[in-house]
Amino acid sequence: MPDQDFLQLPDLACRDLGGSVVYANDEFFAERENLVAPGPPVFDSSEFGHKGKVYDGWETRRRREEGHDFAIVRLGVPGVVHGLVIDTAWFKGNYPPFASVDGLCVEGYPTPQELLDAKWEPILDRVPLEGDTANTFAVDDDRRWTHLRLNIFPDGGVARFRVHGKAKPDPAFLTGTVDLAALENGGDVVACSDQFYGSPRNIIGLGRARHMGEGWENARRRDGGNDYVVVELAGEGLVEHVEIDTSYFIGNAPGAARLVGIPADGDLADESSWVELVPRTRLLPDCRHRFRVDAGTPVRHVRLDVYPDGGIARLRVHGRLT
Ligand SMILES: NC(=O)NC(NC(N)=O)C(=O)[O-]
Repeated sequence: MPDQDFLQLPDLACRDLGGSVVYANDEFFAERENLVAPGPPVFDSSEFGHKGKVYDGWETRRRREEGHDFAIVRLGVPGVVHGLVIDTAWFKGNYPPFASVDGLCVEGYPTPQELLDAKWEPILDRVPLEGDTANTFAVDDDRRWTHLRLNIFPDGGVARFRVHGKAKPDPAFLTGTVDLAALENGGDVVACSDQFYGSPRNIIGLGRARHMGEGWENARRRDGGNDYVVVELAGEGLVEHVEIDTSYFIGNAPGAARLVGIPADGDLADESSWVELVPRTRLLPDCRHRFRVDAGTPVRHVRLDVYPDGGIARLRVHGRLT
């Protein structure tokens, strides 16, 4: 994955996905939980508490002995890490000059003490950090992790720790009918005609969109063609029902949509291998459209075409893994 492209991938550590900072050796100035808070860090220059300046981040005290500080994050969903952001926003005279990151893959629900005793593996070797900066690091590694340890040298403050990657949940829990497209289940967007206003990954994100900005929105199309998005499913599966949600797209919903599936041995570019799941159907603005599907053929990818363009809030592809 080239340089900064990993920033498009979901943040597996984010609180929205269930990520948690389960331990920090010190959090004197600012609490560790802020590391995985959604949204950008905020700063109020006038806000002081009894112990010092209030920061929206994790901040340790000034070290007076050897050693370094660290925090342990449990990912919301286990996954493969493609890039890290160690964001020192607002930490200007008190950011850590260096950091490194280790990973761990464990079954079950280890306690902080069990995590402290575990055998961690390096993911990111010690690197220099800039203050008041979203420090980005691409990671080329295909191992699956459940926990990450952020080490800072020797001490200081980090506003956010973002862990961008691909979700790899335990397939033992993907039983019965599940959303095969959902990012949290391991689905991912692999192609899209246009993402001018909003990322197509939004449509397979968590929960409902809360406004138009949380959906996929392309630009107005002027060339007679149509927009589309291709989703790699969590695995090969039989699709049972589909939701195409245009919530909050009121003046800019697509006029119609079509959903096809592509079998594991099919060709994303060869229409003759596609399986019709939802034929071209008129869509309404601001509406959750649900469709029963009885295709009979397992598929590995789905392709959603919208005509001619327009926004989609969510795409849910409910089915059973084969
Ligand atoms: N002005 C500060 O931020 N000072 C200290 N930090 C806090 N949070 O007060 C420090 O020593 O890093």
